[in-house]
Amino acid sequence: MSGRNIHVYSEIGNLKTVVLHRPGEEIENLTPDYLERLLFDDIPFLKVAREEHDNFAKILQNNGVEVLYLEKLTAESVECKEVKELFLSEVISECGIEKKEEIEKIKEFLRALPTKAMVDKIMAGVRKKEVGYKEDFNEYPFLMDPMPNLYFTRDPFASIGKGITLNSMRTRTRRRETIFGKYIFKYHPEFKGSNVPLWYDRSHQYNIEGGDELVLSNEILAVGHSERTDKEAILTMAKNIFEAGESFNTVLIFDIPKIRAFMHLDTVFTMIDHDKFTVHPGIEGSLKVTAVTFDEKNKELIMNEEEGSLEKILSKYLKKDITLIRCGGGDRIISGREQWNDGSNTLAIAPGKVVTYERNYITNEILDKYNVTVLSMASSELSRGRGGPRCMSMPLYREDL
Ligand SMILES: NC(=O)NCCC[C@H](N)C(=O)O
Repeated sequence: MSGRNIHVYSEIGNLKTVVLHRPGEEIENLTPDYLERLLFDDIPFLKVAREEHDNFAKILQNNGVEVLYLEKLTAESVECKEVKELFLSEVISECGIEKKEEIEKIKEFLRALPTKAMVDKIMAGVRKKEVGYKEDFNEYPFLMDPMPNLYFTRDPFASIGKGITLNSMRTRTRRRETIFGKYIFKYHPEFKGSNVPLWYDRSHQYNIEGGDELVLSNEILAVGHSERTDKEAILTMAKNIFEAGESFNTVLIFDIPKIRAFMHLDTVFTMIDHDKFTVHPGIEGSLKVTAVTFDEKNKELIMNEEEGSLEKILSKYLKKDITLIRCGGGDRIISGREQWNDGSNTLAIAPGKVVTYERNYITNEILDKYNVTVLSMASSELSRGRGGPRCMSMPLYREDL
């Protein structure tokens, strides 16, 4: 097992390797009192969510994609005793436990578990009663909060070119998720020798999340300035990528409405073929796009506000005619409903071949009419977390176009 490289120079090139997280016990630790803070709208039925997720993995595998699991990669990364101690200290210190006695208790409890079970437990959350404290019904029950958003592997780290952004998440509830990525790329036997460059680090002040990061071609990136991603973070990331001499020469900043329904750019805009994109009509009217390029000589970023329609801007940068396919056909009710259930959040596994949620049947029929191959999956439970097939997958390797 040695030397895995990251290689992502498009959104649509044949997908070869992807990271998923199979929903775990963290989902069973959701209750109505904490839904909003934990960024869920309802409580998925874990058994069915897992069946849906296993079916997602099967669709990918049947189409030649190697599926790696975040939980397994993490366990393999922290197997050695010293790394495990570092990892434990970091996840515990970031979950807000202050009392020394509680820190020791939880550490002891986690340390006693086999490594994979320890990782699963950290993801699921630790109740006070599990480490020997009495739990009062009216008191907050967790010493370590569950991380129910982990099955959206797209967000905590994201591949761009040969590197990743290890993200600084907007919400406290998602911040610890990025520790898994940190340990995988630093210590996993298959990655540690590859010196994967970090275009952004989790410790940085400004926020950025993977759902906002799109690789439109080996020259053009699109990044959402959204509810979750700051402009300052995009500029830092852009500078790091340009300075590293990657093939990318332009970052298009999409300024989208800062609302929960459109939390990341990929909830309203995804690429499905060389010349086709899905878009939610709700962003088109107010969309502002700024192109960021790099002045090599002065080592400075240059910013230019783009004018004209989204089709025109994309055509200019991708050097071809572009077709935008409106989620729900642009009908106010249908687009609103299907976007909420991630109708615009397609995962391309090859040019013109996408995985989508079956429930967004109007958008799926429209995609079909545009000759897009649609592999649809059941999603009654998974969709309750407000993310679709793109959100649930983190590509590590795509073939070049
Ligand atoms: N890329 C994405 O849009 N990811 C979906 C994340 C959903 C999750 N409940 C969140 O609010 O962060």
